[in-house]
Amino acid sequence: MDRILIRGGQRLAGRLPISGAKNAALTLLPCALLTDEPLTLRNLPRLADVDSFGHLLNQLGASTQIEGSRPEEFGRVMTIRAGRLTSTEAPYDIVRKMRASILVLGPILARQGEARVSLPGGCAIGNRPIDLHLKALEAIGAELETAAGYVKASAPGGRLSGGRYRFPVVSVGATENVVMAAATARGSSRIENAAREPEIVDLCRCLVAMGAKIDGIGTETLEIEGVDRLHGATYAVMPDRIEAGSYACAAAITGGDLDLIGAAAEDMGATLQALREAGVTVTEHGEGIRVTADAPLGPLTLSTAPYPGFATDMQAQFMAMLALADGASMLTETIFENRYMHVPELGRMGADIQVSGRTAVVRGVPKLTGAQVMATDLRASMSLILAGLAADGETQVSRVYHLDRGYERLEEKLSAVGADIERVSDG
Ligand SMILES: CC(=O)N[C@H]1[C@@H](OP(=O)(O)OP(=O)(O)OC[C@H]2O[C@@H](n3ccc(=O)[nH]c3=O)[C@H](O)[C@@H]2O)O[C@H](CO)[C@@H](O)[C@@H]1O
Ligand SMILES: C=C(OP(=O)(O)O)C(=O)O
Repeated sequence: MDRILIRGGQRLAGRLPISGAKNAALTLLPCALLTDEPLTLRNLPRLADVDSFGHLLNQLGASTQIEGSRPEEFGRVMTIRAGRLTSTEAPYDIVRKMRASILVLGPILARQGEARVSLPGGCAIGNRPIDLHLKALEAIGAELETAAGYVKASAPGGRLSGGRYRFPVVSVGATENVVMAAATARGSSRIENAAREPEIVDLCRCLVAMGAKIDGIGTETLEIEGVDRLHGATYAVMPDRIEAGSYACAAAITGGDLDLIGAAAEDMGATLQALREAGVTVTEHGEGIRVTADAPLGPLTLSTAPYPGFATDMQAQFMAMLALADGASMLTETIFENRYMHVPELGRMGADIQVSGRTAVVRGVPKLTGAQVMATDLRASMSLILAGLAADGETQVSRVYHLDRGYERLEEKLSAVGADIERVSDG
C-alpha cells in the first residue's frame, strides 16, 4: 500500500492548476444513461472514483472511451455511449466502494422503467441514509420495494409520471437523483427545498445541454418539464471548489502564495470569506484565485451548512489550518455525525482539539510535529497532508487510496510549488 511522505516547513509558492470537480463528475457521468446518444465529458479529473464510475457504466452496458490527452496534462475527455443498457442493476460490491453509485438509480429507472440498486449503507463519516432519494423518486411516480439490501424501483407503464416533492432537509445526492429521473418524465415536476450546490447547477446545465427543460437552476425550487427524449452533448466539468479550497488552505498553513489556476471564486464564497476572516489575502484574477498568507492566522468560528454555507467537505482542512492559528477556534459539523476522524490523528501531530458532540474547539499551538498518521476518509486525509506541510520534521500518511479518490496527482501538484512530498510504494 502507498504512503505519502512529507518533510514539512516549506513555504509553498507558484501556480497550481485546479482539476475538474469530483462531486460534479460523479453526477454528470450517470447522465449518460439517460440517452442513447454519446455524452462527452471534458475536464474529467483523473481520479479513482471516476474510474470506478466508468466501470459501473460498463457493467450497465455503456461503453466508455477516453480520448488521448498527454500524461502530463491534468484531466481528460471521456465519451460514454449508452445506446442500449444490458443491465438495470448496480450491485453491492460497487455501491459499497463508491457511494455516488446510488446516482444511477434515477437515470436507470427513467430510461428502462425499472432499476435495482444496492443500498449503500454507512461510511466512515456517518450514517448516510438514502430515504430522501427514495421519497423524492416516489413523489414523481416510482414504485419502490426494499428487500435483501437492495432497492427495486419501477415506473408504472415504463415511464415516470413527474410530480411535486418538498425536501424536509437539503440533500445534494437526492436532489441529483430526482432531477435526473424527472428530466424524461411524462409530466412536469416541482422540487422544493432542492440543494443549490454548484455541482447541482453543473448537473442541470448538462441536462439542459442534452435537451432537458429545467427552470430555477441555482435556486431552491427546480421546475422540470419532462421531455420525450434527451440527446447527446459535450459538456465540461466545473472546476473543483473543494480541491481549490484545500490548496488555498495549503497556502495559508505554509505562509505561502499560491495562484490557483482555473479556480472559480463565484462557487467558493463561504470558503474565501473564512480565509479572509483568518487573515489570508485572497484576490480574484482572470486566471483564478491568488491566496497569500503573510500574517499570522487568526481563529474562526465556523459551522458547516448546505450551500451557500460553509461546506462540510472543507471542515477537516480548515481544522488543520486553525490548529496553528493564534487563538481558539470553534467548528461545528452539522451535516455528518462522525466527520471528526482526523481529530485524533491531528492530535498525534501536536494539535490541541477537543470534540464535544458536533462541536470541536481548536486551540492554536505554535507548532505541529511530523508523525505517522492514518487517513480515514477523503477530506480527513487532506487535513493530514496540510498539517504535514506545516509540521516540523517528517509526516507519513498511510491509506493514501482515500486521497486518490478525490485529489488528482496531489504530490505532483504540491511538489511543483515547493513542497517536499513523495509517494512511497511498499509494493
Ligand atoms: C448538504 C451537504 O452538505 N451535502 C454534502 C453531502 O452530500 P451527500 O449527497 O452525500 O449527502 P446529502 O446532501 O444527501 O446529506 C445531507 C444530510 O441529509 C441527510 N440525508 C441525506 C439523504 C437521505 O436520503 N436522507 C438523509 O437523512 C444526511 O444524513 C445528511 O445529514 O456530502 C458530500 C460529500 O461529503 C458533500 O459534497 C455535500 O456537500
Ligand atoms: C465525502 C466525500 O465524497 P463521497 O460522498 O464520495 O464519499 C467528499 O467529497 O468529501
